Amino acid sequence: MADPRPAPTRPASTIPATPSAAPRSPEPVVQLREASVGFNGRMLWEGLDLELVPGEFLAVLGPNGAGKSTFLKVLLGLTRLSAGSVEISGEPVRRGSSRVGYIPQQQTMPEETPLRARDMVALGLDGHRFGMRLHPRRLRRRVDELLHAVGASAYADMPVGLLSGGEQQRLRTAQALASNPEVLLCDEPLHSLDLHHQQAVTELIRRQAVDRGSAVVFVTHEINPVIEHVDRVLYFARGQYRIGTTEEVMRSEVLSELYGSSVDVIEHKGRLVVMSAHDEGCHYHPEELSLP
Ligand SMILES: Nc1ncnc2c1ncn2[C@@H]1O[C@H](COP(=O)(O)OP(=O)(O)OP(=O)(O)O)[C@@H](O)[C@H]1O
Repeated sequence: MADPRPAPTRPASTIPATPSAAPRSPEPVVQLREASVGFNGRMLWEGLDLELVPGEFLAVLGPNGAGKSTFLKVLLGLTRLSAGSVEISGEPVRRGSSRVGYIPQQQTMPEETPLRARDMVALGLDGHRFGMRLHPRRLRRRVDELLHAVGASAYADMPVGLLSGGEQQRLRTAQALASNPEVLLCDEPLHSLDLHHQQAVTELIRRQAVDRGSAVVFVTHEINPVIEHVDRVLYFARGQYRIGTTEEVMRSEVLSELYGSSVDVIEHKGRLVVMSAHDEGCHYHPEELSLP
C-alpha cells in the first residue's frame, strides 16, 4: 500500500524567507507551543515553540540534566507539560501512539529476559499501524529484513539477555523502525556502538527521514557522527534553549550566552569541538559540556 504521508521535505534553514518567495510548507508533524516542563517547582525549560516537518532531522543537545530526555518523554506522552501544548500530526500526544517510534537510552536487559532477538524486533510490528496482525510468513520476512539492516542476523535466535549492550541497542533500533513511524525519537542511540555500527545505525535513521519522511528527534552528546544529516539543532541549557541550523546555534557567542559563561566552538578537520574556557589558567573542559 502506498504511504499516504507527504514527501519528505528538509528545511534548509530556519531563517524566514520573504512571504512572497516562501514555498508552501508541509504540515508540521510535531508542534509545540509555549511548552514548559518543570518538577517540584523548578522549571527545566520554558516557552518552547517548535514545529518539525516530515523528513526533518533535529539534533537535541545540552549538558547533563538539561532536559533532553524529558523532551522526548513529552513527545511520548509520558511526561506532562507544565504549560503550553504538544501535538503529533495535529493531535494531542498520547502514550503508546503507533505514529511514534522510540529508541530508548541503552539499558542492559536482564540475562533471563524470555525473548529472542527476533521476538524483540517483532514487538515493533505486531498488531501495529496495519490494524491487524501480519501473516506469520510476512512478519518473519519483515523481521529478517530489519535484523539484516541493523547487522543482527547472526544472533537472530539468541536470547536478548545474553547479547552485548551494543547488540541489544541495534535490536532496539530495528524495533523502533519496524512500524515506519511518522516521528522517530532517538535517545543517544549510538551510545556503546562501535564505529562501524554507529555508521550503520546513523544511516538507517537518516534513510528513515529522507526516504520515508519520518521526523527524527535525535538526542545526543556528540553531534559529529550525525552532523551532515542534521537540519536543525535544539540546544538546552540553564532552563533556556536555542534552535536553528547547526551554523546558527553551534557558535561561540550563541553557546556562551546560553551557558552564561565563555564557551569556544572550534571547527577542526570538519568536526565541531565545544570547550568551556575557565578563567583559572584557561583550562579547557570539553567533557563538562558533555560534548566532544
Ligand atoms: N519525573 C521526574 N520528577 C522529578 N524530576 C525529574 C523527573 N524526570 C526528570 N527529572 C529531572 O529533570 C532533570 C532533567 O532530566 P533529563 O533526563 O531530561 O536530562 P538530560 O538532559 O536527558 O540529561 P543526561 O544528559 O544526563 O541524560 C534531571 O535533573 C532529572 O532528575
